[in-house]
Amino acid sequence: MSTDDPEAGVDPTVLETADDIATMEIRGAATIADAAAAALATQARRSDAETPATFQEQLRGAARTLYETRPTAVSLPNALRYVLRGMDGETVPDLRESIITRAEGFQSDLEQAQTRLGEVGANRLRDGDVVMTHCHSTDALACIEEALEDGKSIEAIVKETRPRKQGHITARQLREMGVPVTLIVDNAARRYLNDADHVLVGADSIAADGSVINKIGTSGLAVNARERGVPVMVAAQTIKLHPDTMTGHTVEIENRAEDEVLSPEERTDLAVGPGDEDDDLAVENPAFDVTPPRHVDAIVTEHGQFPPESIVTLMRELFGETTGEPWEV
Ligand SMILES: O=C(COP(=O)(O)O)[C@H](O)[C@H](O)COP(=O)(O)O
Repeated sequence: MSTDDPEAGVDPTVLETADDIATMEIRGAATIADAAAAALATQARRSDAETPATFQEQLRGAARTLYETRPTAVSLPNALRYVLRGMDGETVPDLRESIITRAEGFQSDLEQAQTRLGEVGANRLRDGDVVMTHCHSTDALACIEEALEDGKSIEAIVKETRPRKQGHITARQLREMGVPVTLIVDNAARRYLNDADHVLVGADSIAADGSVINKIGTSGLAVNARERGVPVMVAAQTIKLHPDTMTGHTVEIENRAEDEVLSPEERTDLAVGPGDEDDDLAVENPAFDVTPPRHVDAIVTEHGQFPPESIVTLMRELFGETTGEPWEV
Protein backbone atom coordinates (compact mmCIF):
# COMPACT_ATOMS: atom_id res chain seq x y z
CA MET A 1 0.00 0.00 0.00
CA SER A 2 1.33 3.43 -0.91
CA THR A 3 1.51 5.72 2.10
CA ASP A 4 1.50 8.77 -0.23
CA ASP A 5 -2.24 8.52 -0.84
CA PRO A 6 -4.01 9.38 2.42
CA GLU A 7 -7.17 7.62 1.22
CA ALA A 8 -5.42 4.39 0.16
CA GLY A 9 -7.25 1.45 1.68
CA VAL A 10 -10.06 3.63 3.01
CA ASP A 11 -13.32 1.80 2.45
CA PRO A 12 -15.82 3.39 0.00
CA THR A 13 -18.52 3.49 2.68
CA VAL A 14 -16.20 5.60 4.85
CA LEU A 15 -15.69 7.98 1.92
CA GLU A 16 -19.48 8.10 1.53
CA THR A 17 -19.97 8.93 5.22
CA ALA A 18 -17.31 11.64 4.94
CA ASP A 19 -19.10 13.09 1.93
CA ASP A 20 -22.47 12.98 3.74
CA ILE A 21 -20.96 14.87 6.69
CA ALA A 22 -19.35 17.47 4.42
CA THR A 23 -22.59 18.04 2.48
CA MET A 24 -24.65 17.97 5.72
CA GLU A 25 -26.75 14.94 4.81
CA ILE A 26 -25.41 13.88 8.19
CA ARG A 27 -25.34 16.89 10.51
CA GLY A 28 -25.51 18.00 14.13
CA ALA A 29 -22.59 17.32 16.46
CA ALA A 30 -23.87 14.16 18.18
CA THR A 31 -25.11 12.59 14.96
CA ILE A 32 -21.78 13.31 13.26
CA ALA A 33 -19.89 11.63 16.15
CA ASP A 34 -22.15 8.60 15.97
CA ALA A 35 -21.71 8.29 12.18
CA ALA A 36 -17.91 8.68 12.46
CA ALA A 37 -17.66 5.87 15.03
CA ALA A 38 -19.89 3.65 12.87
CA ALA A 39 -17.68 4.40 9.85
CA LEU A 40 -14.53 3.34 11.71
CA ALA A 41 -16.25 0.08 12.68
CA THR A 42 -17.17 -0.47 9.02
CA GLN A 43 -13.59 0.24 7.98
CA ALA A 44 -12.43 -2.39 10.47
CA ARG A 45 -14.99 -4.94 9.32
CA ARG A 46 -14.25 -4.54 5.63
CA SER A 47 -10.49 -4.06 5.77
CA ASP A 48 -8.51 -6.32 3.44
CA ALA A 49 -5.27 -5.65 5.37
CA GLU A 50 -2.98 -8.64 5.70
CA THR A 51 -0.70 -7.18 8.34
CA PRO A 52 -1.41 -5.33 11.58
CA ALA A 53 0.63 -2.35 10.32
CA THR A 54 -1.50 -2.04 7.17
CA PHE A 55 -4.70 -2.39 9.19
CA GLN A 56 -3.63 0.38 11.57
CA GLU A 57 -2.59 2.61 8.67
CA GLN A 58 -6.00 2.13 7.00
CA LEU A 59 -7.83 2.98 10.22
CA ARG A 60 -5.78 6.14 10.64
CA GLY A 61 -6.45 7.04 6.99
CA ALA A 62 -10.19 6.56 7.55
CA ALA A 63 -10.06 8.74 10.68
CA ARG A 64 -8.17 11.47 8.82
CA THR A 65 -10.69 11.43 5.94
CA LEU A 66 -13.61 11.76 8.36
CA TYR A 67 -11.83 14.45 10.38
CA GLU A 68 -11.30 16.67 7.37
CA THR A 69 -15.03 17.08 6.62
CA ARG A 70 -16.17 19.82 9.02
CA PRO A 71 -13.98 21.72 11.46
CA THR A 72 -16.18 23.10 14.26
CA ALA A 73 -17.97 20.26 16.05
CA VAL A 74 -15.33 18.76 18.38
CA SER A 75 -17.49 15.68 18.84
CA LEU A 76 -15.99 14.46 15.55
CA PRO A 77 -12.29 14.39 16.58
CA ASN A 78 -13.29 13.34 20.10
CA ALA A 79 -15.13 10.32 18.65
CA LEU A 80 -12.28 9.39 16.29
CA ARG A 81 -9.69 9.70 19.04
CA TYR A 82 -11.76 7.64 21.45
CA VAL A 83 -12.29 4.77 19.01
CA LEU A 84 -8.68 4.69 17.78
CA ARG A 85 -7.36 4.72 21.36
CA GLY A 86 -9.11 1.39 21.82
CA MET A 87 -7.26 -0.23 18.88
CA ASP A 88 -5.40 -3.12 20.47
CA GLY A 89 -3.98 -6.50 19.45
CA GLU A 90 -1.08 -8.29 17.75
CA THR A 91 -3.08 -9.73 14.83
CA VAL A 92 -5.51 -8.28 12.27
CA PRO A 93 -8.52 -10.19 13.70
CA ASP A 94 -7.71 -8.91 17.21
CA LEU A 95 -7.28 -5.35 16.00
CA ARG A 96 -10.53 -5.60 14.03
CA GLU A 97 -12.42 -6.90 17.04
CA SER A 98 -11.03 -4.15 19.30
CA ILE A 99 -12.15 -1.36 16.96
CA ILE A 100 -15.63 -2.80 16.43
CA THR A 101 -16.16 -3.31 20.17
CA ARG A 102 -14.86 0.16 20.99
CA ALA A 103 -16.96 1.88 18.29
CA GLU A 104 -20.13 0.05 19.30
CA GLY A 105 -19.48 0.87 22.96
CA PHE A 106 -18.98 4.52 22.05
CA GLN A 107 -22.27 4.65 20.14
CA SER A 108 -24.19 3.13 23.01
CA ASP A 109 -22.51 5.48 25.55
CA LEU A 110 -23.47 8.42 23.35
CA GLU A 111 -27.11 7.39 23.42
CA GLN A 112 -27.09 6.85 27.19
CA ALA A 113 -25.36 10.19 27.77
CA GLN A 114 -28.08 11.94 25.80
CA THR A 115 -30.80 10.25 27.85
CA ARG A 116 -29.09 11.19 31.14
CA LEU A 117 -28.54 14.75 29.95
CA GLY A 118 -32.22 14.90 29.00
CA GLU A 119 -33.19 13.99 32.56
CA VAL A 120 -31.03 16.79 33.96
CA GLY A 121 -32.31 19.34 31.44
CA ALA A 122 -35.92 18.33 32.02
CA ASN A 123 -35.59 19.23 35.70
CA ARG A 124 -35.05 22.86 34.65
CA LEU A 125 -38.35 22.93 32.74
CA ARG A 126 -41.63 23.50 34.57
CA ASP A 127 -45.11 22.43 33.57
CA GLY A 128 -46.50 24.97 31.08
CA ASP A 129 -43.11 26.45 30.08
CA VAL A 130 -42.44 27.91 26.65
CA VAL A 131 -39.02 27.15 25.19
CA MET A 132 -37.34 29.05 22.35
CA THR A 133 -35.00 26.94 20.19
CA HIS A 134 -32.37 27.70 17.57
CA CYS A 135 -31.18 25.30 14.86
CA HIS A 136 -31.73 21.57 15.50
CA SER A 137 -30.07 19.88 18.45
CA THR A 138 -30.74 16.30 19.50
CA ASP A 139 -29.33 17.09 22.97
CA ALA A 140 -31.75 20.02 23.38
CA LEU A 141 -34.69 17.95 22.16
CA ALA A 142 -33.79 15.18 24.64
CA CYS A 143 -34.49 17.66 27.49
CA ILE A 144 -37.94 18.48 26.13
CA GLU A 145 -38.72 14.82 25.46
CA GLU A 146 -37.85 13.91 29.04
CA ALA A 147 -39.94 16.80 30.43
CA LEU A 148 -42.90 15.48 28.45
CA GLU A 149 -42.29 12.01 29.86
CA ASP A 150 -42.37 13.57 33.33
CA GLY A 151 -45.89 14.69 32.47
CA LYS A 152 -45.09 18.36 31.90
CA SER A 153 -46.73 20.33 29.16
CA ILE A 154 -44.25 22.31 27.03
CA GLU A 155 -44.68 24.67 24.10
CA ALA A 156 -41.98 25.80 21.70
CA ILE A 157 -41.08 28.88 19.71
CA VAL A 158 -38.81 27.60 16.98
CA LYS A 159 -36.42 29.89 15.12
CA GLU A 160 -36.22 29.12 11.44
CA THR A 161 -32.37 29.31 11.43
CA ARG A 162 -31.14 30.73 8.18
CA PRO A 163 -29.59 29.94 5.83
CA ARG A 164 -30.33 26.18 5.95
CA LYS A 165 -33.53 26.27 8.03
CA GLN A 166 -32.67 23.47 10.45
CA GLY A 167 -35.51 24.94 12.54
CA HIS A 168 -37.86 23.05 10.24
CA ILE A 169 -36.38 19.75 11.45
CA THR A 170 -36.88 20.92 15.05
CA ALA A 171 -40.47 21.97 14.33
CA ARG A 172 -41.29 18.58 12.81
CA GLN A 173 -39.69 16.55 15.58
CA LEU A 174 -41.30 18.61 18.34
CA ARG A 175 -44.72 18.21 16.73
CA GLU A 176 -44.09 14.46 16.49
CA MET A 177 -43.61 14.56 20.27
CA GLY A 178 -46.92 16.43 20.62
CA VAL A 179 -45.39 19.86 21.39
CA PRO A 180 -47.29 22.85 19.96
CA VAL A 181 -44.86 24.87 17.81
CA THR A 182 -44.77 28.51 16.74
CA LEU A 183 -42.26 28.91 13.90
CA ILE A 184 -40.69 32.35 13.57
CA VAL A 185 -38.09 33.95 11.31
CA ASP A 186 -34.78 34.62 13.04
CA ASN A 187 -35.39 38.37 13.03
CA ALA A 188 -38.49 37.94 15.20
CA ALA A 189 -36.61 36.30 18.09
CA ARG A 190 -36.36 39.39 20.31
CA ARG A 191 -40.05 40.13 19.93
CA TYR A 192 -41.02 36.56 20.88
CA LEU A 193 -38.61 36.31 23.81
CA ASN A 194 -41.37 38.13 25.72
CA ASP A 195 -43.35 34.88 25.48
CA ALA A 196 -40.49 32.49 26.32
CA ASP A 197 -39.45 31.01 29.69
CA HIS A 198 -36.17 29.53 28.41
CA VAL A 199 -33.82 29.64 25.48
CA LEU A 200 -32.66 26.07 24.85
CA VAL A 201 -29.86 25.35 22.38
CA GLY A 202 -27.24 22.69 21.72
CA ALA A 203 -23.51 23.08 21.13
CA ASP A 204 -20.91 22.01 18.61
CA SER A 205 -18.04 22.75 20.96
CA ILE A 206 -17.61 24.14 24.46
CA ALA A 207 -14.35 25.92 25.23
CA ALA A 208 -12.46 25.76 28.51
CA ASP A 209 -13.60 29.27 29.48
CA GLY A 210 -17.24 28.20 29.12
CA SER A 211 -17.81 29.83 25.72
CA VAL A 212 -20.40 27.98 23.66
CA ILE A 213 -19.83 27.44 19.95
CA ASN A 214 -23.11 26.72 18.21
CA LYS A 215 -25.08 27.58 15.08
CA ILE A 216 -24.64 31.15 13.84
CA GLY A 217 -27.20 33.35 15.57
CA THR A 218 -26.91 31.68 18.97
CA SER A 219 -24.82 34.52 20.42
CA GLY A 220 -27.26 37.25 19.34
CA LEU A 221 -30.14 35.23 20.72
CA ALA A 222 -28.30 34.81 24.04
CA VAL A 223 -27.56 38.55 24.31
CA ASN A 224 -31.22 39.37 23.68
CA ALA A 225 -32.35 36.70 26.12
CA ARG A 226 -30.10 38.14 28.84
CA GLU A 227 -31.53 41.60 28.20
CA ARG A 228 -35.06 40.18 28.47
CA GLY A 229 -34.20 38.10 31.58
CA VAL A 230 -34.84 34.77 29.86
CA PRO A 231 -32.41 32.05 31.03
CA VAL A 232 -30.20 30.43 28.40
CA MET A 233 -29.67 26.70 28.76
CA VAL A 234 -27.13 24.84 26.63
CA ALA A 235 -27.65 21.09 26.31
CA ALA A 236 -24.33 19.46 25.51
CA GLN A 237 -22.98 16.00 26.18
CA THR A 238 -19.37 15.97 27.34
CA ILE A 239 -18.31 14.80 23.85
CA LYS A 240 -18.81 18.51 22.96
CA LEU A 241 -16.08 19.66 25.36
CA HIS A 242 -13.08 20.85 23.35
CA PRO A 243 -9.88 19.55 24.99
CA ASP A 244 -7.46 21.69 22.93
CA THR A 245 -8.97 24.90 24.35
CA MET A 246 -7.44 23.96 27.72
CA THR A 247 -4.03 24.67 26.18
CA GLY A 248 -4.94 27.95 24.51
CA HIS A 249 -6.15 26.75 21.11
CA THR A 250 -9.21 28.37 19.60
CA VAL A 251 -12.12 26.66 17.86
CA GLU A 252 -12.19 26.96 14.10
CA ILE A 253 -15.44 28.43 12.79
CA GLU A 254 -16.54 26.82 9.54
CA ASN A 255 -17.26 29.09 6.59
CA ARG A 256 -19.65 27.49 4.14
CA ALA A 257 -20.36 28.13 0.47
CA GLU A 258 -21.90 31.47 -0.49
CA ASP A 259 -24.69 29.85 -2.52
CA GLU A 260 -26.33 28.77 0.77
CA VAL A 261 -26.98 32.51 1.24
CA LEU A 262 -27.26 33.80 -2.33
CA SER A 263 -28.03 31.56 -5.31
CA PRO A 264 -26.33 32.27 -8.67
CA GLU A 265 -29.73 33.54 -9.96
CA GLU A 266 -30.14 35.89 -7.00
CA ARG A 267 -26.61 37.14 -7.56
CA THR A 268 -27.53 37.96 -11.15
CA ASP A 269 -30.61 39.84 -9.90
CA LEU A 270 -28.34 42.02 -7.77
CA ALA A 271 -26.36 43.23 -10.82
CA VAL A 272 -26.22 47.02 -10.91
CA GLY A 273 -26.00 47.17 -14.72
CA PRO A 274 -25.18 45.18 -17.83
CA GLY A 275 -21.78 43.48 -17.67
CA ASP A 276 -21.56 44.01 -13.91
CA GLU A 277 -18.47 42.03 -12.77
CA ASP A 278 -19.86 42.07 -9.19
CA ASP A 279 -16.34 41.79 -7.72
CA ASP A 280 -17.43 44.27 -5.05
CA LEU A 281 -20.22 42.02 -3.72
CA ALA A 282 -18.88 39.79 -0.98
CA VAL A 283 -20.98 37.13 0.72
CA GLU A 284 -19.95 35.68 4.08
CA ASN A 285 -21.46 32.50 5.45
CA PRO A 286 -19.97 31.49 8.82
CA ALA A 287 -21.88 28.46 10.10
CA PHE A 288 -21.25 29.00 13.82
CA ASP A 289 -20.60 31.72 16.38
CA VAL A 290 -19.24 32.01 19.92
CA THR A 291 -21.47 32.86 22.87
CA PRO A 292 -19.42 34.13 25.82
CA PRO A 293 -20.03 32.44 29.18
CA ARG A 294 -21.60 35.57 30.70
CA HIS A 295 -24.62 35.09 28.42
CA VAL A 296 -25.17 31.45 29.33
CA ASP A 297 -26.97 30.37 32.50
CA ALA A 298 -26.31 26.64 32.52
CA ILE A 299 -24.55 23.96 30.52
CA VAL A 300 -26.46 20.73 30.94
CA THR A 301 -24.42 17.54 30.52
CA GLU A 302 -24.84 13.86 31.39
CA HIS A 303 -22.80 14.62 34.53
CA GLY A 304 -25.22 17.30 35.73
CA GLN A 305 -25.57 21.01 35.07
CA PHE A 306 -22.67 23.46 35.29
CA PRO A 307 -22.33 27.21 35.31
CA PRO A 308 -20.24 27.82 32.15
CA GLU A 309 -17.29 29.21 34.12
CA SER A 310 -16.83 25.92 35.98
CA ILE A 311 -16.91 23.61 32.95
CA VAL A 312 -13.11 23.55 32.87
CA THR A 313 -13.02 21.44 36.03
CA LEU A 314 -15.11 18.79 34.30
CA MET A 315 -12.87 19.02 31.23
CA ARG A 316 -9.72 18.42 33.30
CA GLU A 317 -11.36 15.47 35.00
CA LEU A 318 -12.45 13.87 31.72
CA PHE A 319 -9.56 14.65 29.39
CA GLY A 320 -6.51 15.11 31.63
CA GLU A 321 -3.69 16.51 29.53
CA THR A 322 -4.83 15.13 26.19
CA THR A 323 -3.67 16.76 22.96
CA GLY A 324 -2.68 15.83 19.42
CA GLU A 325 -4.52 14.75 16.30
CA PRO A 326 -7.18 12.08 16.67
CA TRP A 327 -5.26 9.44 14.70
CA GLU A 328 -2.06 9.91 16.74
CA VAL A 329 -2.76 7.21 19.29
O1 LIG B 1 -25.40 23.86 15.54
C1 LIG B 1 -25.90 22.75 15.43
C2 LIG B 1 -25.93 22.00 14.14
O2 LIG B 1 -25.26 22.67 13.11
P1 LIG B 1 -25.23 22.02 11.63
O3 LIG B 1 -26.64 21.89 11.19
O4 LIG B 1 -24.43 23.00 10.83
O5 LIG B 1 -24.52 20.69 11.76
C3 LIG B 1 -26.45 22.05 16.65
O6 LIG B 1 -27.01 22.96 17.54
C4 LIG B 1 -25.30 21.32 17.37
O7 LIG B 1 -24.55 20.54 16.45
C5 LIG B 1 -25.81 20.40 18.46
O8 LIG B 1 -26.56 19.35 17.89
P2 LIG B 1 -26.73 17.96 18.68
O9 LIG B 1 -27.30 18.31 20.01
O10 LIG B 1 -27.66 17.13 17.85
O11 LIG B 1 -25.36 17.37 18.82
